[in-house]
Amino acid sequence: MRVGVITFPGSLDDRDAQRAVRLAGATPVALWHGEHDLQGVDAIVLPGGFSYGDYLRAGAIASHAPIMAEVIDAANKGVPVLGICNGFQMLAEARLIPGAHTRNAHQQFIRRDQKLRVENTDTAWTNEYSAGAEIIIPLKNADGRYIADAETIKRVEGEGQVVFRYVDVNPNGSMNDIAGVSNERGNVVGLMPHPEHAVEAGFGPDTALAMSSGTDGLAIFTSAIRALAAV
Ligand SMILES: NC(=O)CC[C@H](N)C(=O)O
Repeated sequence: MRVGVITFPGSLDDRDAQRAVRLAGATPVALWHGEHDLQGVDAIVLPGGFSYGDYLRAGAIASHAPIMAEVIDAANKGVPVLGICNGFQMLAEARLIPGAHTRNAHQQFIRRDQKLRVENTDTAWTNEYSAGAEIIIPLKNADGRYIADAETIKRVEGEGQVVFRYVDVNPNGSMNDIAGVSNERGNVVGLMPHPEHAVEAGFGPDTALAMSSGTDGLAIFTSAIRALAAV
């Protein structure tokens, strides 16, 4: 199983995403934003960071990078695509998932170990969680506030496209505490917190806070492997 991780100018977390893929049992493939080549990968990760310095809007310029034409095509064919933080912003800008992101309501950059509830386990990236599972993974961003018009919020809620929801604390003013959403088909998922930073005991969230060993993010990556094995 080969999972591509795309590096954009300003990507920060591409190496961590590759590492998470490896720890989950798949082979990471480094892909480059400026090429039109997905190298035949089975799944794609758009990593976190500050692509193009977050100019215009976070993720806006990256959503027009050459390789995004192939990503959009693959997503529409059912290939699993995960967007983490800046990658989530790119997915929204590319219209692969509904909604948009704005500056955090408190106008500050925030970093915290964030509790989330897994609201939908019927996606390519969440099938290894148990329904309603609560997990803790790191959050770190400035433009994390998820917004959408009332009709879109109603639709994503009604169709089960809210995949992750913030628990206890809404860290950025996201509507309906939404932390992650999917497309209708469930192969494309974006989330604001960083599962790739919670895949190895001792290197993730503060384990005194976490209910697990700090590896709550690993199941995102093993879920994609399972989804692909089932095809
Ligand atoms: N950690 C990240 O990916 C940061 C995302 C984005 N650049 C923001 O600050 O909102």
